[in-house]
Amino acid sequence: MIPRKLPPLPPIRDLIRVYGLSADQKFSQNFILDKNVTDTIAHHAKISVKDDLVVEVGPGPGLLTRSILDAGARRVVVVEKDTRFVPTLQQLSEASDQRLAFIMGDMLKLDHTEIFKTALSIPNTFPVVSTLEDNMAPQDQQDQDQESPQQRSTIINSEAESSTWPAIDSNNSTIRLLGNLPFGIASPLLIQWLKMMSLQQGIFHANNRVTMTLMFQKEVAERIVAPPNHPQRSRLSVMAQAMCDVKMAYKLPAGVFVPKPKVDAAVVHFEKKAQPLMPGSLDKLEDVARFYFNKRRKTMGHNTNRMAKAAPELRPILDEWMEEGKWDMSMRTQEVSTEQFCALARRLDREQIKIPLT
Ligand SMILES: C[S@@+](CC[C@H](N)C(=O)[O-])C[C@H]1O[C@@H](n2cnc3c(N)ncnc32)[C@H](O)[C@@H]1O
Repeated sequence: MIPRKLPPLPPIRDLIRVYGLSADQKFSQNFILDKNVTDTIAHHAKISVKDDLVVEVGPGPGLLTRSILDAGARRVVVVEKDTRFVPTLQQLSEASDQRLAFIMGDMLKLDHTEIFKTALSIPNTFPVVSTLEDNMAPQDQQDQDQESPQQRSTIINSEAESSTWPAIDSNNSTIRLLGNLPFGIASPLLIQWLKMMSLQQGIFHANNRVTMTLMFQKEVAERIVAPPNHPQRSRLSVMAQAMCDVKMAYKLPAGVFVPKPKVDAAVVHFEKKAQPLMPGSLDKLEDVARFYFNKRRKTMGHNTNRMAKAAPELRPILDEWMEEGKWDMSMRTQEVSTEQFCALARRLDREQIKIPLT
């Protein structure tokens, strides 16, 4: 059984007409209409036939969705807010050999059980798919190394029996989360997901191995991946790196989007840490990082004294912290490691005392 070829994407001028992708900005979104670009994003997301579930947020006209399907994903759930995309998503779903189901809704408010329910509606009938890498002799593998991510997509193993695809396990699955979202909601959604990770909620439940491959405005992406001592080091770097291993995967100039935005973009790849540095709740780390990064050029000694002045009930703990030499108090905020911030946040979390805002 060979899956039907996905229907071709309508010509760009039709998309512009159908979806109002015009200079008048009826759509305030920026879409990617170049399949090489979306294939490269899917490649960075490490989509594999072995994944239990791929979730794409904000598929829009669905080009990245096509790349996800072309990369061999067998169970894809997409979440889209704008009902104008229902016809394209319907068309893609029908052509996907029942690998794709979609939810119309707002990801910021969506209950993740909806995602699992929808994933379960994807039947276990798709044949075993093997990646070229799985099937190749070493010589072929060498040749294949020269190929593009697109050429490296999947082939169908015609001799394969019906798949032994397991029912999705909300507690022990490999889940890939992808999204090219409006820049305005990409960061709030990331923070929501990092907090859900620390609480092991929704798709981030317990033993799930979750990766996220997400588009941001380039400057935000640089903040997320900034290591200690980097000029872009920020609260977002500390929160993201407490929960995930992060990597700048792919920088995209504004010109690849339609309509062209004023800023460049970049894709960040996140891998949820097996042992997160802030299990339980990320709230205290967020407050601590916010307070210290408010005066990022000041030393840790200066900022720690400032915190003790603003919240005198914290003074004994902070004095003890400084005396025990847990930090070099002459370091500036942006030099402090994620582990060091998490250690203080975990200590302050025990006391249930509110961290001042500034
Ligand atoms: C920047 S467009 C990108 C579309 C497509 N992924 C691409 O790369 O061309 C963002 C998409 O996210 C959708 N979207 C925006 N906010 C959303 C939300 N809160 N939940 C789900 N989808 C959302 C928009 O309707 C739009 O289709």
